[in-house]
Amino acid sequence: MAFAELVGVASMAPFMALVGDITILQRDNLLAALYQQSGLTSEYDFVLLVGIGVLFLLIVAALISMYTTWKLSVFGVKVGTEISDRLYIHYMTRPWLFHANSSSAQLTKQIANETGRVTNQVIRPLMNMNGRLGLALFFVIAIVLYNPLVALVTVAFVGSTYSVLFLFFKRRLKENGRAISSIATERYRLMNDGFGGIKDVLLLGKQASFVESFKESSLLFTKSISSNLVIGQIPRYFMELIAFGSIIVLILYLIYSHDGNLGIILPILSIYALAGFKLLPAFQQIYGNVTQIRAGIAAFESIKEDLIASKNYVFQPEVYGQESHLVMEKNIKLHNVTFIYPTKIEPALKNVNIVIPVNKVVGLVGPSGSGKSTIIDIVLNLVEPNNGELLVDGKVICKDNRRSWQNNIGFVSQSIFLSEGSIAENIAFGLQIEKINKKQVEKALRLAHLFEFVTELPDGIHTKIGERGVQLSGGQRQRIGIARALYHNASVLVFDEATSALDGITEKMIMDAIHDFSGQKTIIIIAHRLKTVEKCDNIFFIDKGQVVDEGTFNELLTRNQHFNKLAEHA
Ligand SMILES: Nc1ncnc2c1ncn2[C@@H]1O[C@H](COP(=O)(O)OP(=O)(O)OP(=O)(O)O)[C@@H](O)[C@H]1O
Repeated sequence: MAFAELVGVASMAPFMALVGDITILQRDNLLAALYQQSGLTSEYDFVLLVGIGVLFLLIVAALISMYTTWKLSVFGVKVGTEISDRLYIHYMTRPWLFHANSSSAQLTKQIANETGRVTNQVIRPLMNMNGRLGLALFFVIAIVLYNPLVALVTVAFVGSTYSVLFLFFKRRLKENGRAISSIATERYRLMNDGFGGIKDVLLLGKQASFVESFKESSLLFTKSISSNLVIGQIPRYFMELIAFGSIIVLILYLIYSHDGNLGIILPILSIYALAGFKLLPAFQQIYGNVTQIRAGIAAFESIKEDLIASKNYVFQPEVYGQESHLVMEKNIKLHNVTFIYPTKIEPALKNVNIVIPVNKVVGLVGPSGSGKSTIIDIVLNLVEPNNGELLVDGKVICKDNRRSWQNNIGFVSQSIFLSEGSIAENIAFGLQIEKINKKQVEKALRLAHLFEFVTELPDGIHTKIGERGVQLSGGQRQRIGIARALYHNASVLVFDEATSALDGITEKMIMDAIHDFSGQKTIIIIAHRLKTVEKCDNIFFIDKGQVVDEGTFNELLTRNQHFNKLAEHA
């Protein structure tokens, strides 16, 4: 591109020389030789021909510039989207503990905001800057060859002016960049919290405080962004002024030194003017790009670690989409399991030993915070024990067989996540619409005692349920979660406080449905209401991260005082 533009500009010189003094065609030079060769009889026709030639070269140079700019832009955007793909894959494949300890607003910001900033403020300016540097270098070399003194003075003056400006604003640019990153985090948090907790916001009348915080962040945003824009743009006008001043000085100098001979002055002037016309914007763009990069580098820094971490990772959809099932024949065993959350000092589980025989119904009970959900996370292999192991039929569950073990499990948590899609999409969660088995959905709905409710809806299983299922009652949401666990025909069903949002009658119906599977599926139930686990084959009583007792409901009731107390208050 630089070369093409240089040729375009340089070709103006002979044309201007001809226009200034057509008699050069009578002398001994390259143009005269070309004129002789052309066979033209009129010198003016030759000027016209040279004019057309120059125009053609300029068009070619412009086309090459357009093509290069287009390719550079596409490349920049491609790199940007690849970065966002990589980050999305990186976050989506992180283990449960990573997500339990990070904020979704922050992750969304990293992908939606910072990647865009890195694309527009680092990658694209970087490529543009390289192109412009190449162009400037070509032009400077050309002018050095033409007149070293002019080249030296110009480069020294323009270069040092921009360098001084950059050094002066360097810190400010970086600080602004950092501020933009942290304000973006705050804005994503305000949007997430505001929209996510809208019911509480409305009820508590906290709109004003949210709006105020948002407006405050907007103000800071405007300040930082506009400050960077101004720093990037201001020198342009100053430099343009200098350039025009230089041209006027040059014209006067040339007129005096060549006695007003336009024939000599015009080509020199046109070369300098055109070179300046190309060089000055190039310098300005280089400066603008450097300031942009300086400000955008904060965005890059905030995603740098995640990008490095994802560097050599090749996403293999087949690993995650594996459909193999680890069929359990004997039991699930937690053997001497100790687990400490990375942010805690005290272990959440201490030397836990549990055996869950195949096709039995077991319950986990115990006070709040005793470690029941953590035990379930170990069984689901969402977290790995620090000590001890999870065994299925004596086989240790690890990275290699995790997928096929998890394929076997249907899990209903205390708070079901529902997406904005239809009932069918929520039951066959994560499946593309065309892959959803309608019969299976209906079967799951029947088992979860939702079938009648759904058939009465205008669009049946295709009815949309609103973001996070706001158009459903708490109990209906919970039953969608239960239907989801049943959809995949899992042989192990885990219910973590799954029926706590249901009324007594519905809970009984669902518990009866769950117990209908006894003898056919392995079922693990966590419940606060001890009635829920009354029919379990075995109950583990958990306290302070340890299994303190186990037995049937009646055994525990007669033998364990704490259990007895829990039962009394249930
Ligand atoms: N992601 C986490 N990071 C740090 N600590 C955690 C995390 N999740 C749970 N804990 C801690 O681990 C302990 C056990 O929590 P767990 O959720 O397993 O209890 P639980 O018996 O299921 O309680 P509940 O009946 O109230 O749901 C608690 O002290 C809790 O604060």
